[in-house]
Amino acid sequence: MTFVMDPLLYPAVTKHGRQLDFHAFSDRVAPPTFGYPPTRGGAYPGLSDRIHSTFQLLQGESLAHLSQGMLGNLLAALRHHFLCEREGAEKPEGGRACQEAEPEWREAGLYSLCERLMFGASLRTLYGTHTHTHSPGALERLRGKFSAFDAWFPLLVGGVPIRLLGRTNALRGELIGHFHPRSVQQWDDPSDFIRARTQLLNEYPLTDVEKGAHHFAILWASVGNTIPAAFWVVYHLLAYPEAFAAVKSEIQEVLGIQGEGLALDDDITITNEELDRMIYLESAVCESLRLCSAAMNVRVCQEDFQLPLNSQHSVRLRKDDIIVLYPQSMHMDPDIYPQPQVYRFDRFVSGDGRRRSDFSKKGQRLRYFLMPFGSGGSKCPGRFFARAELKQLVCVLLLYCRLELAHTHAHTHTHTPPALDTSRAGLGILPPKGDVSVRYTPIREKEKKEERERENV
Ligand code: HEM
Repeated sequence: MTFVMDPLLYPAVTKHGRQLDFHAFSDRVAPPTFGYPPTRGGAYPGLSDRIHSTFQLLQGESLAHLSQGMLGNLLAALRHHFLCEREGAEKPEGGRACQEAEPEWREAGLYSLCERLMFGASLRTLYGTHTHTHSPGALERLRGKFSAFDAWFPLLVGGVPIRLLGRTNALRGELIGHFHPRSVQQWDDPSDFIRARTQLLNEYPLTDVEKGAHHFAILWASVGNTIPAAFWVVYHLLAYPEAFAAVKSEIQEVLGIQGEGLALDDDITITNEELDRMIYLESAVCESLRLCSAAMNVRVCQEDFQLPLNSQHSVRLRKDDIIVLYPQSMHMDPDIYPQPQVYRFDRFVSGDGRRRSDFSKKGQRLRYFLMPFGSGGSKCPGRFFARAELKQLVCVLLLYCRLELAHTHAHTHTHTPPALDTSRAGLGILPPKGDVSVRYTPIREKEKKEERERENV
């Protein structure tokens, strides 16, 4: 493997997507990881390209529909969490109305809160709803299996045979089973993206298990990175009060919301245009992604050729050479980002209050300066949706909840950040090594309760 370390040379690699191919690599790694046959080669003519063309349905016009669904599902998940779920209490299944529990301050791990909200909301938004298979209890069990599988993911991607990884094979089988075509066809209102993929898979001689495995791979792609990213975005806002205040006031200003926030039964709409106008929120998301992303961009050389690096230099590559970009080293480069270890929520805002994109190295402006979503041919097709989801989660949490870190240092009100779990380096967003406790309560319900208490005195 050859790592290209100078970010000024990244464009030379991404420009040569034909010779330096990403899918030659991903088609070697993804199929044994998720359990479907390789999509390239003679067995399934055109499948790989046609899968690629479905990625358009995560962008453009389809994105507005996806985002609208995601916001509704996030809000539903938050309401359900406050009104129906108590630690240790029995979770009601779909179809039965849940008992309204008196909202109160709760303490929980921020990672598990983000996971709970994002997993269910993403699954429902992409795949649709079903009273039985997507009931809260069923989702909870699915989420448990997903995180158990995900814990083994680095070894699986690293090529360790699945039969050597304990219960992973059985877990994967159960997860794939959730997406059996018989189940999938019962789900209401799936996204255009999943509908198109289902139709496409039906055109090829794949077994039901293989079709389920393709769907399961998309579930992993859609939440495997988004959940840890959500944790870091929210964690940083809570750990830096100045960032929290600036982002919250921007959200309220753009959405025209007065006072401390909204009541749980208030509805809300947030368009993608409104999210785009939240420059400080965008910057805070970028800054968290800068600090926690560690994806490798891998390319396999398809033929012997001379790769031009700049006007003076080129390098000779051989067929099957592997070239890697590792943007984390760029994200942590002090020449590009002064004091790179420090979280600065407004790093990506320019002096005149617009998005900042003029980052340089050695005095030369960089074409690529932030690459959590990959590059060129391997750029994440879900990146617009992912950014929208992260911003929506922040909007929902900040507008509907009072939320604070549970254990801050008494005198300084500061918090020691959790370490990054580097066992996943190279694979995407690094989760924290341990969870962080937060306290939270609905904003308006609490006010009402306080009002009642005052009236009773
Ligand atoms: C913060 C969240 C996310 C991050 C950081 C992220 C990052 C990435 C990266 C780095 C890749 C390239 C993988 C590689 O080079 O090996 C990728 C691929 C992919 N992502 Fe994402 N992603 C995120 C969210 C999503 C979401 C929400 C979806 C879909 C709903 C999605 C769908 C995909 C798909 C389908 C691919 C494979 C593309 C291909 O085969 O060409 N991602 N993602």
